[in-house]
Amino acid sequence: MFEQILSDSSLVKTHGYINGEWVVSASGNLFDVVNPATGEIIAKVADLGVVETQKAIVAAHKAMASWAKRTAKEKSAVLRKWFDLVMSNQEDLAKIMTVEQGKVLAEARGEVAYGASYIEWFAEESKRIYGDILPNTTTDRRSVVIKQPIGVVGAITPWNFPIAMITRKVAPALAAGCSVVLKPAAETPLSALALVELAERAGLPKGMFNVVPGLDAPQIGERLTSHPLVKKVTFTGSTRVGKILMAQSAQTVKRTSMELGGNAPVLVFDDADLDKAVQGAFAAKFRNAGQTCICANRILVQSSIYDEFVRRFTEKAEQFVLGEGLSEASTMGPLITRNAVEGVSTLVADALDKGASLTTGGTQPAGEGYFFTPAVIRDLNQSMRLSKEEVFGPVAPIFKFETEEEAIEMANDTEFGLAAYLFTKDQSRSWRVSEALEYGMVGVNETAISSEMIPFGGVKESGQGREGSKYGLEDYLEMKYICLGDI
Ligand SMILES: NC(=O)C1=CN([C@@H]2O[C@H](COP(=O)(O)OP(=O)(O)OC[C@H]3O[C@@H](n4cnc5c(N)ncnc54)[C@H](OP(=O)(O)O)[C@@H]3O)[C@@H](O)[C@H]2O)C=CC1
Ligand SMILES: O=C(O)CCCC(=O)O
Repeated sequence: MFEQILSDSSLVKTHGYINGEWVVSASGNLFDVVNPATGEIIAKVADLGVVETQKAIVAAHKAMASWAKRTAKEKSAVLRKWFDLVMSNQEDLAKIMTVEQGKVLAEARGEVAYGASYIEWFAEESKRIYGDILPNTTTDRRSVVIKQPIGVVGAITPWNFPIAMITRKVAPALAAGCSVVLKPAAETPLSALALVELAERAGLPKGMFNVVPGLDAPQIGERLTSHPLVKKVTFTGSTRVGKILMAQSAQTVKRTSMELGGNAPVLVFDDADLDKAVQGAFAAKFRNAGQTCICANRILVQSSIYDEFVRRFTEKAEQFVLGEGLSEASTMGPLITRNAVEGVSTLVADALDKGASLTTGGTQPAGEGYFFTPAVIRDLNQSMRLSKEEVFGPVAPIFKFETEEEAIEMANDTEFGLAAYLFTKDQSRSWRVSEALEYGMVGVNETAISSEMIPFGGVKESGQGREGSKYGLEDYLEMKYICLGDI
């Protein structure tokens, strides 16, 4: 069993966690967690459902009252301790993540630190929840605004960042005073359960953070979105599911935060530093084997530098070493499922059928793991599915453009609007293009744009709300206006 590779095997939990207790499912059912690098079953986890979700919601609601009695400083200290524990268990958490998600260890270690940074940040921000005193229309009253926790939060998270997507929801929720019922992705429950184990060790009171692993996501989601005690639903995942959750949440007018699909363009102008542009586009494309919502999805390069850009990009892509993430030699792991590999292959085949050409990669190595060799595709056009759809895999489609106007039009020609990037040395162009791009986040000569200190989120069908930064707390707070009249 893989627990043997951990320093602390008690971090591997296979039960749900409700009201401070590790629980099995009422049905007794379990589901398999599979290592995508080998196809082996690494754990069997309790398959919780509606009954357990209901219990978790009630427990979460009850727990908020005792958390509310703690001072801001006390709450902050618990979060800080959780951060310290996550970091002191970084290596074990990274290994758990690698075996269930596939990303290489170096990336997994990076994600643990990145995920922990949200806990640290919101531990600090929890001491900075301010109200306001407003001017008045008459002299016999005072108008005061206070901020209160919105209530129980239902959180649903994806498999691509099994820790960071949880901490950037749960940490601000707890900092604001809210309790959480989390449904992690079925592919990656072990990271979520290890996180909650560490939260318990940090002294988080029972009921404040509940984890409901389960295969029946639609039923669990329906319960979270319809229950009157849940006041907010926060989700990261596909636009398709985000729309379902928003529609369901509308019935009880819940607040929602949605971090949905992306289709990030990288615009490379002929006045750019070419080395920097190749390096930046490359890093943005292949992070997490291309399974990131802000991954470069369409690389748009000005015609005069197109061939040279493709040449350099291809040369770099050929250097990847595919393999099991636990091996330090591997620089790219597998995709999450065999279906994901099929989906990516289909998109590549569609482009090749319509006249594009591969400069490298695009094959499925033999074996049990879900690997796909990093592919670079050139000479694409707008009729190909790669020009519209999110790839979510290691495929770099490189498009050609002639003018700035054309590049902006191509970049905005999508229903998505999460992240976009551009490379240019022209200062006025960098402003002009940044302002014209219909995206929630724009990186200029930089693609490593994420951190706990920035507002992460999108526009259009990429979602609503922002995670991280000083703005990230607001999503978990309600504003109350109190009019104090004369006694
Ligand atoms: N913005 C982002 O970060 C992400 C975007 N995506 C995009 O979505 C595509 C599909 O990925 P996938 O993992 O299937 O994403 P999904 O949106 O299907 O899954 C994300 C989370 O939602 C849950 N879920 C699925 N269906 C429902 C439902 N009806 N009600 C409530 N919860 C639900 C999943 O549970 P379960 O795992 O049990 O199915 C998982 O926890 C990717 O190829 C990519 O394009 C995917 C992941 C992250
Ligand atoms: O939603 C995702 O795909 C994860 C975002 C990664 C990041 O925070 O940079």
